[in-house]
Amino acid sequence: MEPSPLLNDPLRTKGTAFTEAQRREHGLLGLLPHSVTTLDEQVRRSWNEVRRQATDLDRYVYLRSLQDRNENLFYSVLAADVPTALPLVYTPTVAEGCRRFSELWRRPRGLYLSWPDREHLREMLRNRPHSDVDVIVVTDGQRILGIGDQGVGGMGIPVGKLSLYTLIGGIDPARTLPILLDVGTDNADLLDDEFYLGWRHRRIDDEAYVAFVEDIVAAVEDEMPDVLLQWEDFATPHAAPILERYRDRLLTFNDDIQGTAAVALGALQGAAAVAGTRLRDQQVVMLGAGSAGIGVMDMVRQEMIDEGASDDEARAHCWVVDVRGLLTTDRDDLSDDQRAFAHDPSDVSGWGVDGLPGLGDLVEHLDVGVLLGLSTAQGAFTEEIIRTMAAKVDRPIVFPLSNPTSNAEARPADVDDWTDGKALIATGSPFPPLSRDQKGEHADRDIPVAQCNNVYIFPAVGLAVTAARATRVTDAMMRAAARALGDASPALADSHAPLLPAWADVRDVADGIALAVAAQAVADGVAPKADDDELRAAIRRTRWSPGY
Ligand SMILES: NC(=O)C1=CN([C@@H]2O[C@H](COP(=O)(O)OP(=O)(O)OC[C@H]3O[C@@H](n4cnc5c(N)ncnc54)[C@H](O)[C@@H]3O)[C@@H](O)[C@H]2O)C=CC1
Ligand SMILES: CC(=O)C(=O)O
Ligand SMILES: [Mg+2]
Repeated sequence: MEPSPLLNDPLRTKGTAFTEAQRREHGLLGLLPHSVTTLDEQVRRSWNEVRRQATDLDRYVYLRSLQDRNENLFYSVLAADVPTALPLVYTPTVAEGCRRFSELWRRPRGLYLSWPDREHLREMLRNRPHSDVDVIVVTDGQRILGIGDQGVGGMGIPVGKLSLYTLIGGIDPARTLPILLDVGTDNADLLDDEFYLGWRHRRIDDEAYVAFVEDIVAAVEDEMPDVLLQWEDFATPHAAPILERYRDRLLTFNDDIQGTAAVALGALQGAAAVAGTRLRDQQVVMLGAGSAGIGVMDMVRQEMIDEGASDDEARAHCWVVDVRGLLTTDRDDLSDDQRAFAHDPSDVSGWGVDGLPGLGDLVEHLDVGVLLGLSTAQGAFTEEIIRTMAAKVDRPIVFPLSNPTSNAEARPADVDDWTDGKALIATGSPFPPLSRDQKGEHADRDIPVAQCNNVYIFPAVGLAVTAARATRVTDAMMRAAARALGDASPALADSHAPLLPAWADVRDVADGIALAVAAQAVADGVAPKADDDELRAAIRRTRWSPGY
């Protein structure tokens, strides 16, 4: 006899929670231990197991296995303690999960579209586990968080992101599809690894790559014309060009460029309110000129213009530094996106710096109010840099946003210390709260550090476009997401509170963001007409919650 399909279907099983009547009805008698448990008991038993594991990587493996076994239980476990679960299924632990993907392989999930099988693309797409899909997250594994090329191991990211689409954005897990484009890897360690499960070959050249991506997009358009296609962790040379090629053709966005920009702007809104300044009056410095950094600066510049600055004034207040130094117009190694932020060398010629100014020169010669990091450069926000900044502005805004934790440009506790608690801080990965002396002058309690991560944005965008039946993701929709998140900043009401909402509230916040994004989609003419009440009702209907 076949094993019971119901018992082993992760989307329908209840495991030990099948009642006696259900066990009899579905032929499960004898297949389960005698006791019938509740979902709540299963959740407590699972958390007990999670805690019992020796390391966070073991906890990640346990939770991923639980997801493959019983999705209702998996999401109930995550929902029971979001702040503890998030770092286990997402940054930082997912980085280790990607690094050791082949070694840890258990069960298939999603689609692996490999270059050697390119003749069978349509067939592979039709083999997807569930035919009706609302959201795809796709990566080619070339720039996973800040840890570089992970080849097929990059699959950990679409899987992780989609579990947050479900947990936070309420997207039905049966309607999500992680995809890994396997176009080889340039990671020598992986190519030498006897257990490597991907296509053991160097990455294909750009011409072949562009054609392969085009074939995949065309096949997705035919097979799943209404799906939201999210591009994730593509290397900078591919990320923006892919977005530009497809953003007006299908329902799509790039999370690292647009999602990161929206969360950063949302957090900056809270920070600016506490600091009592407008963004347009600040000198904003970004360390990192990759797709994430440039995406954030694009939105920062637009915000300055919306605050009344001219385009020239906004550009004059934005400074971007990469591994070589300041972006300047006389450099010949910049893309058009980067060139938009390049300063004329005459802007800095009076500084007496030999070569390109670095971050230290900028904080010395400018009153930098906002310092953002999307550089992967651990510790690049040094004590000297932060102290120099803090000596010039009342409330320095410092966001070390690189992931995972080991790539952060600074540790919040250090920044807090170096600025005597004046800095307004947000990080990309989770950090412990800042401890406060009960008698301290700044606050009378520990302060959580806001995690400025695109996870505040993408689940809400997915919920919005699914509920509103949107056909495009416009820039205005991403701005609406940023504003709605900024409006939910606890710091607006309490200057000692974190800049972004608590994880316990994140699903309610996602509903609010989704409403703003859906309304903007209607206003932009990329979703059918509906008023706010209708959109609210659609969001409620769309939201999936775990349970039996
Ligand atoms: N918090 C969040 O939600 C997000 C964080 N990120 C993080 O942003 C980081 C960068 O992502 P991408 O832009 O795609 O990467 P990328 O590798 O394309 O860009 C990195 C940039 O930083 C510069 N850089 C590298 N080392 C440097 C150094 N020592 N000093 C100054 N500049 C340096 C490089 O020249 C390059 O311009 C990653 O760590 C990623 O995890 C990305 C998306 C979202
Ligand atoms: C958070 C994210 O998308 C990244 O670090 O790439
Ligand atoms: Mg990413």
